[in-house]
Amino acid sequence: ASLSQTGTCSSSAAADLHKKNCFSSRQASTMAHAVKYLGQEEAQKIDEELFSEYGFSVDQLMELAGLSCATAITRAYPLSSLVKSKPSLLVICGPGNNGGDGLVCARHLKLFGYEPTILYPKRPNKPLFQGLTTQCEKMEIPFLTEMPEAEVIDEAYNLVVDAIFGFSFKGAVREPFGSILDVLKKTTAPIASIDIPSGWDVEQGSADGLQPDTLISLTAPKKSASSFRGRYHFLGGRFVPAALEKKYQLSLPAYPGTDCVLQL
Ligand SMILES: NC(=O)C1=CN([C@@H]2O[C@H](COP(=O)(O)OP(=O)(O)OC[C@H]3O[C@@H](n4cnc5c(N)ncnc54)[C@H](O)[C@@H]3O)[C@@H](O)[C@H]2O)[C@@H](O)CC1
Ligand SMILES: [K+]
Repeated sequence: ASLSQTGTCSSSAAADLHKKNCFSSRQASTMAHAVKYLGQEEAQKIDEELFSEYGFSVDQLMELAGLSCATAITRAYPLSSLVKSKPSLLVICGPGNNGGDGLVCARHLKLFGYEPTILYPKRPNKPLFQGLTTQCEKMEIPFLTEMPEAEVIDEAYNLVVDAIFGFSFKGAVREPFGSILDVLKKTTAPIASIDIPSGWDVEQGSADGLQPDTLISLTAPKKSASSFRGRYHFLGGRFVPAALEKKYQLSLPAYPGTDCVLQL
């Protein structure tokens, strides 16, 4: 939360003197734990180190990341709040690990009582992604063969989960994802983006790009998250060992209890 969102400080001439009294305890704790916003290279370095130095496997962290995303979605869009008669969601998965997070997220959302449908147009030829796809198919999650029109999405789905690109996205968007993002920019259904709003420069954001309602930052927010203007910003991916957090000075806020997600 930014100071302007929570502050209602007096505009009197003596405001400066009173400023510190206007800080709420939430602001104080936010300031004490100002979480670091990562650059692209730093995010990739942390990712590599989790695998090479700390011995994690990709599927382990992807499972935790995807579970965090599904949990965040249940917080922001509880089943009871959905406007359509069916709890339908469209999950759009990209060609890398962000897309893998989307597959895991869809599977957990199904277990949580939602009805996800997946669009997965570019599937890597690797056992990890083939396995995640099979799991979803066996759980009777339908896969679309093409991107629906914006009006169809608005009519059919309560929410779009954007798992197209994460922190390795670079340069101009290549097809078929350029057309998919163009359709998403025309939809009015809320969008929940995993890690980065797809198509945004990882550090600079994008003034005319997607404007998601929810952002779920994984491990730590990336620099572009400071341009996020949606309603809900969550942190997920509760798997960072203390020594790694210290090395990169991440200043992660404390997750409450056993929660795997935290609203920033
Ligand atoms: N350490 C972490 O923080 C973890 C990260 N995970 C996820 O992994 C993501 C990063 O995954 P990856 O490094 O695989 O990368 P991404 O999933 O961000 O994207 C890489 C893919 O997108 C393609 N691509 C890049 N730029 C493109 C463009 N301009 N047009 C079209 N295609 C383009 C690449 O060819 C590649 O196939 C994170 O954002 C997060 O969602 C989690 O799965 C696990 C833990
Ligand atoms: K994304």
